[in-house]
Amino acid sequence: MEEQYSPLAQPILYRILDANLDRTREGLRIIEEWCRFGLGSGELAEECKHLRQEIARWHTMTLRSYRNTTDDPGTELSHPQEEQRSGIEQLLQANFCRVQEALRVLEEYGKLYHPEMGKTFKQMRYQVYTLESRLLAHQRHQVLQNSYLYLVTSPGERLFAIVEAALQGGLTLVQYRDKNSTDEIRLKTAQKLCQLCHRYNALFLVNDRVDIALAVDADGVHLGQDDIPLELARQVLGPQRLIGRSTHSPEDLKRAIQEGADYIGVGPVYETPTKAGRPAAGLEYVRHAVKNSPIPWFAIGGIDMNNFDDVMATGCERVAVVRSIMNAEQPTLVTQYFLSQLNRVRNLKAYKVLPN
Ligand SMILES: Cc1ncc(COP(=O)(O)OP(=O)(O)O)c(N)n1
Ligand SMILES: Cc1ncsc1CCOP(=O)(O)O
Ligand SMILES: [Mg+2]
Repeated sequence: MEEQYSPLAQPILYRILDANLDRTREGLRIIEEWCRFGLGSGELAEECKHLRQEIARWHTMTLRSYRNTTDDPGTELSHPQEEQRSGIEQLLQANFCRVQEALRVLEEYGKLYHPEMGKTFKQMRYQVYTLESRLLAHQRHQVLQNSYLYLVTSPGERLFAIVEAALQGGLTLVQYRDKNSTDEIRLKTAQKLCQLCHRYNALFLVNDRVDIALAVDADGVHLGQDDIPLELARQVLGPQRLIGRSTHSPEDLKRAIQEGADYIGVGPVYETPTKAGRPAAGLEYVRHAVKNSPIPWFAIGGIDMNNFDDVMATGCERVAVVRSIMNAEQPTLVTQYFLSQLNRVRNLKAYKVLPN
């Protein structure tokens, strides 16, 4: 970077700029490693690298020469939260926050240093906001792609304990479904469930209610054929959140895909008291989904350990259940059982023991 400094330049300013250039570069490097090794996304990793290189251009020898770590009281300061991270999500969030704050400092103090610096770092801050949304969306899609078991909850005193037990069994996808409570209770419950799922790095979606999904910062929403149009939900939720759609027929399936659903519910496979009055779509419709859905889909409705093999024999790879887990005496074990069976079927297909 050519050194065209303002007369206001001084050691304090240089030290502030140096410290915050360092902070952004370090934070971006941490994010980049996750994009590269965690998500396997060359595109996102490349974007972090590009930003780092752009920042490095401003990090001149002159600025670095003003560094004085020994006299910096800030090196001693640390927040207890910095010592501990509950998971990758929190780690990423903390580093995005750090990068965005540092970029804001560079934007403001940069104006005293070089006429271009304020503008450049303002733009960069917006680029980092976009990167954060894209990374989050990528991450959500990846967890969805790797989720083969979907727990749809039913209300009850043991709701949180059961969901936690299932998460401990390896569950990665949860939907909060509650058709009868007040909105006050729904909101509080959704908030707690969302936090719980995120603590286990699992996705949390809300049934029917886009407003509640947004209010609790859920990963998405599940919509039935009688719920609001998918296009409207997408407008409200944006491209980063997931939208699932229930389908009961080949026509529903085709439409849901065209409308941009991220995943599909296929059923009810069997009649079920959980969705009383809705006739079974049957295994024939599941077979149709096997051949025609390019996006992830979950067979749902009356699936339990007894009929599980029949459902899997269609070629289905993902199932959603309510009672099988919510009414189980040992939800962790049932979750582990389903997951291991789903895994087994996929492995048999991968090794061509079963047809794809
Ligand atoms: C994964 C999944 N599939 C289907 C449904 C059913 O949704 P809908 O038809 O809107 O019925 P309600 O659940 O709202 O009663 C679902 N919730 N999840
Ligand atoms: C919500 C829903 N949508 C189609 S079937 C169903 C309920 C499935 O519940 P269960 O797994 O208890 O049969
Ligand atoms: Mg619904």
